[in-house]
Amino acid sequence: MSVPNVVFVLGAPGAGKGTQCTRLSSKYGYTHLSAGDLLRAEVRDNGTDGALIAGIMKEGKIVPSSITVSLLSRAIEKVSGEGTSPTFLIDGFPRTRENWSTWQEIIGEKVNVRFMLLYECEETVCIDRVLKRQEGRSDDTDSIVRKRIASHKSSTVPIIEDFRQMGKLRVVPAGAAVDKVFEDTEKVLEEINKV
Ligand SMILES: Nc1ncnc2c1ncn2[C@@H]1O[C@H](COP(=O)(O)OP(=O)(O)O)[C@@H](O)[C@H]1O
Ligand SMILES: O=c1ccn([C@@H]2O[C@H](COP(=O)(O)OP(=O)(O)O)[C@@H](O)[C@H]2O)c(=O)[nH]1
Repeated sequence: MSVPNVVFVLGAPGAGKGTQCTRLSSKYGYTHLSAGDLLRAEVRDNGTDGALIAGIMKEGKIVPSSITVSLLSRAIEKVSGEGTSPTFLIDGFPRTRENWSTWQEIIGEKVNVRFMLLYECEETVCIDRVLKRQEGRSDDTDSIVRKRIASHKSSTVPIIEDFRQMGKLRVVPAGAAVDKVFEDTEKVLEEINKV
């Protein structure tokens, strides 16, 4: 089987990553893996690092790369073994330069990272969306969302800029209605189906 394609999907909390990935996976059969969901599942299932992860998420900080990358690696291997679609949308990762270097060490050439898709959205819009989101997430509070936005700026923007420098960043404006953002995303993802 060919090496799976990977698209990293980034954007500030509330930019609409999960919403768009869900729609893309149902229309195109891509496999959506949310790093945040994998971490929350570890907490819920009382995994080895569950307590550590919960404490970090409560502070809006970033979980150590070794934990996140091994969860992603396991999820990719599991899905690949099922013979499912070889295109993965990895939502909410890499959030730091260190996340990316750990990914390269552990997963590296097993997959083909095509590009990073960035949902760009004004901070006030993102905060408003997170606070109205009804998913029962304990980190969707005013004070924690501000910490998450701060982590995004200090830790995630540098790795986004690295992808821009590598010519591997595709930007979609995310302030518009869901359908419009989806159409713009589809245009970007056409690239995946070529070559
Ligand atoms: N383009 C949009 N316009 C308005 N609301 C949106 C849009 N995209 C997502 N939302 C809503 O905003 C909230 C955050 O979206 P979500 O996809 O969970 O963001 P993220 O995964 O980036 O944190 C959700 O309640 C979602 O329904
Ligand atoms: O690669 C990742 C992805 C998520 N998180 C943690 O999980 C939280 C929620 O991330 P998610 O992508 O689910 O939600 P978002 O903040 O984008 O709404 C973040 O604030 C981080 O604490 C992390 O540490 N590493």
